[in-house]
Parts: sequence; C-alpha cells; structure tokens
Amino acid sequence: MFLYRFRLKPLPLPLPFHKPLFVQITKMSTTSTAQANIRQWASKDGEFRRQVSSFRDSVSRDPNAQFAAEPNRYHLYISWACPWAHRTAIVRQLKGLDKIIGLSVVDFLMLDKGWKFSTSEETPGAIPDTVNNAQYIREVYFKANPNYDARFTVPVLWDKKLNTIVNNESSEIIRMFNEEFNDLIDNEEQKKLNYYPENLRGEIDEINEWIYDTVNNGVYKSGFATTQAAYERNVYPLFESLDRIEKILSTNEWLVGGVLTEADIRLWTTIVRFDPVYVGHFKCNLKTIEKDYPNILRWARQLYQIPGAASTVHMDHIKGHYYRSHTQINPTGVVPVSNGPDLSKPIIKS
Ligand SMILES: N[C@@H](CCC(=O)N[C@@H](CS)C(=O)NCC(=O)O)C(=O)O
Repeated sequence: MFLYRFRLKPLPLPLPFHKPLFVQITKMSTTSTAQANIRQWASKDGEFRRQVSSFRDSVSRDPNAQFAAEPNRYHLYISWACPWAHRTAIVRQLKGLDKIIGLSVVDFLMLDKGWKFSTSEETPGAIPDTVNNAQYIREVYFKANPNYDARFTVPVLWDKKLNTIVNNESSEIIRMFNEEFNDLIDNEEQKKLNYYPENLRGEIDEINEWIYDTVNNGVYKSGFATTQAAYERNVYPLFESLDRIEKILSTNEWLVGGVLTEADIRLWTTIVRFDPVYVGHFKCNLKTIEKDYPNILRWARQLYQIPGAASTVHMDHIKGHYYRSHTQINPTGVVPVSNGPDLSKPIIKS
C-alpha cells in the first residue's frame, strides 16, 4: 500500500536533522524501514545495538532561547514500562514539574505499530495524547518530521508552541528538568534539588558511562541477544558491574558524593525491573537483587521511599510490557506473578 506524504530533504549537517531545507512530494510505502523492523531487536550477528536518539535540542532558562522554559509549554510522552522514560518521569515528579509539564502515558503493549495510546478505562495507568490526539507515538514523530525514519521511542519531550519534538534522549531530558525550569518552581526545596551538582560532575559522568553500557543497556544486550556468544559476551560484564556497585554501596549511602544524584536515578530504574523482569525474561540470572545484593536492595528501598518516587513505579505496566510485547522471547505471553522485592519495607542497613 502506498500513500503520498511530504518528504523533507534533511540538512547536510547531522544535528538538528529534523529542520527541513526544502519540501518535495514523494510516493512512499507505509512500511518504512523503522516500521518494518519494529519488533526485530538484534542485528544479523545476534547483538542488540541501541540507536542514537535523533532530536537533541534543549529547553533553556534563557527567556530568549528557541526553547525557553515556560509553564505548560512542554509535554512529556512516556511509558511506565520503559526504564529510560522512567528516569524522566521520576525527575519530573521529584522536582515538582508535574505542575507545569503535561504527561501522556502509552499503553504497555507495544506491538507491530509501536507504542499506542489507550484510555485509562482500557488500560489503567494509561494517559491518552490530548496534545496531538495521536493514536500511536509514531504520529508524534511524523508531526515533528514527516521524513523521520528511525525508531519511535519514548521518552519524547514535545513543544506545544513550536509544535515539534525538543528531545527524545532521556539522559538529556533529565538534565533539562534538573536545571532549566528552576525559575518556575515555587517550592523552595524542589527548586534547590540538584541531581547533577557541579563539584560531582566528573564522578557522575564516569560512573554513568560504565553503568549505562554494562547495566542499563547490558540487560537489553543480554536479553535481546540471539546467539549464545552475544548473550554471554554481555551477561558476565553485567554481573561484574553489579558486584562493583554492591561494593560501592556497602560503604556509601548513594553512588556518588554521599548524595542522591542522577547516577542513582539512572541505575535505579533498571534495578526496579531487575528481579521481576530481567532475571527471567532477559536471562540475567546469575544472581538476584533480593538474595545476593543486600546493599543494592537497601539503596533501592531508600530511593523508592523518597516521597513521589513510588508513584512512578507501575509494575503492571512493567511486567505486562516485557512479557507480552516481546513475543519472540515469550511467545505464550504468560506474565510471572512476582513483583520482585518489596521496596516499601523498612530499610535495613547492613
Ligand atoms: N536512548 C533512548 C532510548 C529510549 C528507548 O529505547 N525506549 C524504548 C522503550 S524502553 C522504546 O521506546 N523502544 C521502541 C522501539 O525501539 O521501537 C533514551 O534513553 O531516551
């Protein structure tokens, strides 16, 4: 099937690639590259490689900036299931930005057309798209760039004024939320919260790097591997890193500088999913958080029990997504019963 769509010729410069130079009309298949491969995770060699995010602009506290921080100008699209989107949801919540940045939450089921919007009656916890009235997240991407031909991922930060995507990279969205909206936050405590303090930036960047590669993405590289070699290449380094983190947390309350930073937040969304999903579904089963990592467990409870954090954990979406969307890994769609360790339990310091 074919349809006619405005096809934008991108600038020769890589960024920001969504700003068109001129417009031409072309005939194109409804099955674009991204669409055809939407549920194929591993490359031909059996390795999963995460794509680089495309929209990389930034909201700024400078009132004259293209994307100036303004109340109710920006809208965040997330999935409660996704660990990357979860980072943005928790920082939005802890900084009190829920009052000035709107939220849409996709259905946890991600099938051939990608992330879909549902009503809260259809799927409790889902929040439809009242900004663009999209049925699928792909429509939001095409509205920002009709020529978009990459994966339709969450999170997405949308600008209601310029009608475009500002950014779809979680690590950058959380930095914007951390700093750029501070002038609009009334609550003094929340305004002061700083998860990327200047004096700890070097240490945070360093720990983020190996945790991203071997843990946050390590679980995916293990779970989406389609060869034994690719799986083993990734699963051992994952547990080496968890052992290293356990050691750090045996003498430190938080990962860096004795305070809660973005390094903790970025790791935490993976740890919350570890026992209930990654141990079984992604075959990351050398150890579990509950039985083998008492300090990581204590730390996970510590963050969960910060007011506002627990409201961002939706285990029905998390388990429902992985076990029912990845049908090549779990063809029956049966969802295991355990939610992992109870993070609301009192903290035991070992
Ligand atoms: N680098 C991105 C990754 C986001 C990402 O991969 N999100 C996944 C959900 S966990 C997604 O939307 N995948 C849909 C797809 O790849 O088609 C970020 O950190 O924001």
